[in-house]
Amino acid sequence: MSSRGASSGLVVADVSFAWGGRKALEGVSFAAPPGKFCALLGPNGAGKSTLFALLTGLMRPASGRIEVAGHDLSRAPRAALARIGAVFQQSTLDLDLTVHRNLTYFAALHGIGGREAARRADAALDRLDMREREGEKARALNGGHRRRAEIARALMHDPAVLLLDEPTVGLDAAARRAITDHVHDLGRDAGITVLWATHLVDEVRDEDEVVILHRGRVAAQGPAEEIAGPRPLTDVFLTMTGKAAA
Ligand SMILES: Nc1ncnc2c1ncn2[C@@H]1O[C@H](COP(=O)(O)OP(=O)(O)OP(=O)(O)O)[C@@H](O)[C@H]1O
Repeated sequence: MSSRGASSGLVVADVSFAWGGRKALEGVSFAAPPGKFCALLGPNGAGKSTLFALLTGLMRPASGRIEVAGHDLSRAPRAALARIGAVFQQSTLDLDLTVHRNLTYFAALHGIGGREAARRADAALDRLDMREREGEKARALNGGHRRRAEIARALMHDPAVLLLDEPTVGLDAAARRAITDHVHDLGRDAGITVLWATHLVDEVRDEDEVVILHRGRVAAQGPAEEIAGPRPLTDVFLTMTGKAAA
């Protein structure tokens, strides 16, 4: 993984940001090519959510550059944001609408309507193995299925980059595994770049790219198996982030 030269996927180059006077990100650089699952690993307060706020255009970096599918986020925000799908920590499904309607409503906000929206909803729900629940109200779904519906919704406008901020928080082990597997498949089968923020190291596979964020800086980046070396990735992560058991 290089921080230069990727003309598509996601590029974050020397990005810094402060909340008030307090630095939250300092010189963060990494790149994730198309189809790659990139795990953004960091303990609480590392800066993961701050980075997501910058990537989704909610805030602007104080310095540095963000590129989405070749579009510079500050110079061409509409083009860049049109290629981003995001799943935030807090669910934003409309609980009184059916799963299918949640998806087609979102599509309408992107100017996609009618049969095309229905076709995309069917395809997205198939991808997440959620088609049989399309007629249920979101309120009736369990936590894992709500998350899957949100991920399906985030695919409606055909994003090049999918951002997920701790998407398995609060889910049981089976639901966590199902969602982690589904999103890994999305990268591999659909060529989508995935940025998956977590502090749960067991969600990372050997072949994934990893960016370890600690106190707003990149502590390590590269293929998971290279970062881990002969040790379990958890040990390396805890050592780097100062949380190793005594
Ligand atoms: N809205 C905000 N206003 C002020 N400071 C903030 C705000 N959001 C985050 N911070 C600060 O920025 C730093 C990074 O926090 P951030 O929430 O980005 O980390 P995180 O890795 O997402 O942690 P968590 O896993 O707890 O969500 C912390 O010092 C935090 O207190």
